[in-house]
Amino acid sequence: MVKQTIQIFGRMKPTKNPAGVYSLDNDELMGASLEFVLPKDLTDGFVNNKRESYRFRFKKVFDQQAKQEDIFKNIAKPVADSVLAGFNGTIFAYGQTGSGKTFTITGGAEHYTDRGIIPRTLSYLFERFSQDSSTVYTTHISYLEIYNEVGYDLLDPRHEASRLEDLPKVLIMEDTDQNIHLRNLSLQQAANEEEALNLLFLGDTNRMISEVILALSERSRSHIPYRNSMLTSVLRDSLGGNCMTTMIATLAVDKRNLDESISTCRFAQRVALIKNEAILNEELDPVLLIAHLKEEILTLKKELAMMMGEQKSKQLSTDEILKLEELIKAFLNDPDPDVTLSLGPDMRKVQHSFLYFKKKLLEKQSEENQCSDQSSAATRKNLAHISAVDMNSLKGMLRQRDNEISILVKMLKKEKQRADDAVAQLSKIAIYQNLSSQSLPNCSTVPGFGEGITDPLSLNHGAQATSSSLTREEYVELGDDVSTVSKLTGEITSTYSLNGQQLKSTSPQSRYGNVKAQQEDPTPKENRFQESHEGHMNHGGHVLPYMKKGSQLSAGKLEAFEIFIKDHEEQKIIEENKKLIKKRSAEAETLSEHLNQVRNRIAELKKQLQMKRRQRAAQRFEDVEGNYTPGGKLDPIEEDLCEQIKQEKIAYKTTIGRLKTLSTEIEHLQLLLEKVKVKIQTDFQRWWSQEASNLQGCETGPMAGFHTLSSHASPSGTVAMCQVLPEINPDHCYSSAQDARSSRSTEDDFNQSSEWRALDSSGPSPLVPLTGDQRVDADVLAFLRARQNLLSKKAAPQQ
Ligand SMILES: Nc1ncnc2c1ncn2[C@@H]1O[C@H](COP(=O)(O)OP(=O)(O)OP(=O)(O)O)[C@@H](O)[C@H]1O
Repeated sequence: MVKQTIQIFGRMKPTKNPAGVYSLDNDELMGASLEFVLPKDLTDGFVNNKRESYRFRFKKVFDQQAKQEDIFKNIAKPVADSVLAGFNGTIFAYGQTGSGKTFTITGGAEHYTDRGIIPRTLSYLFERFSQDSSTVYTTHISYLEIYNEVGYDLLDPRHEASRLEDLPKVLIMEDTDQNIHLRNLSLQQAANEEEALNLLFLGDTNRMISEVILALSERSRSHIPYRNSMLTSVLRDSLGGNCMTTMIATLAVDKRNLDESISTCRFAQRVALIKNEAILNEELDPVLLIAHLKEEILTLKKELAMMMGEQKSKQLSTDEILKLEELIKAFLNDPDPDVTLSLGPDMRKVQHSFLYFKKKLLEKQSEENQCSDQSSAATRKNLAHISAVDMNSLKGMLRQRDNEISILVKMLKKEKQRADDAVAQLSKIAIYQNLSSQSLPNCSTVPGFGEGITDPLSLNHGAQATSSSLTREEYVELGDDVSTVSKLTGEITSTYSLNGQQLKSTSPQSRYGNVKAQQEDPTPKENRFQESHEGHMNHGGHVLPYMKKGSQLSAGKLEAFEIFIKDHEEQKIIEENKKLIKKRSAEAETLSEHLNQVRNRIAELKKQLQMKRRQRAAQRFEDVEGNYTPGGKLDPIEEDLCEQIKQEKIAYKTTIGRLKTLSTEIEHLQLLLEKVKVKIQTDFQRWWSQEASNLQGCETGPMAGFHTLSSHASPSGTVAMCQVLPEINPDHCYSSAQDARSSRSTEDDFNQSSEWRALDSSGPSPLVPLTGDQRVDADVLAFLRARQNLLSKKAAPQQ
């Protein structure tokens, strides 16, 4: 059991506004001290220069310039390590709205380096899993949202398509041991980092959608209290039980937020007093446990009987004796000096073992005596025999050996000649192959990425073809699993090996709905994004990748959306990240090329080394004849080749490492792009609803006249007309039933986007028909108003 108080860290959010006065002192041993200084209130109108200071203690406080990597290393990594050691771990952030909780825990939506604690911890955990082959790890992920005391599962696949309140609610259940269980909260298995990140992304997206909803209903929200009882129940272990818990107080230090920051620090000081008792999580199979306990009871009973002097009267059976002697033999033959003989609490066995040892000892002594007698007799006999051997026959034998040696030397010479011939033959073949590959261009031997490659895997094949002289063992020796290498090269290279015409559309749903399908989709990832992102600029339903699955948008709404995204501030982030992905992909391309070259160089160096070794071996045969130089030292050329191979291997490993990092970075950037896309979409929906509700709420304003006119023009409520001025100002709309009927009079015509397009082209007074359907008309009016707002916004900077 580990007793530990909740660890408290502080993090300052960077500010461009004038910051309040604060000072920070981080001490490795003593912890950190953070002090805020506030001017005292003005009393009775007189200026008072006195100040009040507030001092707080933390384990460590990160100032404004702290990087996400520092936060991970100092705060999250120790918790992840204790989780790997078998303890429960929790990290939570606390602070006022906008102080950086999401940024710290999940990360920023703009840059790869802004990844927060969750993606970094997932990456770290999966890396550690891969390094430990002795243990089987399984990872399950849940994502719970608590709103108004009700829990919702953010990984529920229906989330995106349903309203929050229609989703199954997560219920808190408590068992007899007072353990908390969450019913209806799904546990999703993640086999690797990519799957885990996709789940995180799905949860984030669902949270974003249900949030940009909550903001509408709760406009004055500024502080979310922690007294929320469902949250405290869920975090019960973390806030006072079996867990290693860490809290990050996020602090906004601009002057106007100092009061809130001081409150946050006060909360942190209270939390720092809570002591947890973390217990190592170990679970034993109950059946095994029972068997183990029964065995223990039996042994204890026997030991007790032995201690009490209760002797067993029955003699050991022959079978028991045989088994016991086998045990003793194994004990005696075991070379481990520390091995013990376990006989159990049975005095008969102990006595028999001692008798056995005595017998063996006596046997050994008599054997030794016999041996010493025999060996002295044999020595005497040999000497007599040697002196009697005929010297001539010994000389004959010596001559025979000499002949044998010279025959062998001749044979070796022949072998050497053959080896030389084979080397010469190989060189000829290599030269011939070189010549033929130059005259017959073959894309599979080109290690780079190029226009000639049309098969998405051709580069991969190419890499294998050019490096065919490296065996699988050699790959392993290089420190990389072959499949990892080919997966990496295949993944990155395929981005560039297809041309645009082969693009496939990938809906966001399929991206996170089916990871396997995504992995098998040969469509280049970057292109997948480009298509889904750039497609929205065109008419004819291409905006759809931006919109929710199943959304039916009117042509007008589509057009409004098109204008909306052009001006959206996140558009810049999209462009920047796209550029970055391109840059990283280009870097990956260069690195893959480099990797292929290194592989080829290693193969070539190995060939040279082998050749050199063969030559040296042959050289030795000659030396046997007369000038043999002892010692198996490497010659300088071999040494040089070995050194070169070593250096190339280092380069190979470094390149592979960088490629892996790039692959993760590109994947992450693509997720960021998807996130921004969802944000734009939800922003638009909110803005659109806002505009619609503004218009509906304007019954007494200028729009009221508009409605009155419409209903007057169409008593039946089915067709109404309104003429729109070229500036498209709905406030200036008027309607004429006569005009309307003479130009267009059916709802079908209304739905044709060409008419909407006419609005845009500022043609002279195009007609906008209303449908009589209240909801649709509200959309129409919202569109007109929204469009007008957008156009006036656009026009403003030019004025
Ligand atoms: N350390 C930081 N570095 C750079 N930007 C930051 C940092 N912390 C926060 N931000 C930015 O400040 C803004 C608000 O941060 P964030 O959304 O994380 O606040 P929050 O505490 O989660 O707010 P809320 O309680 O309203 O959800 C975001 O745009 C975020 O990117």
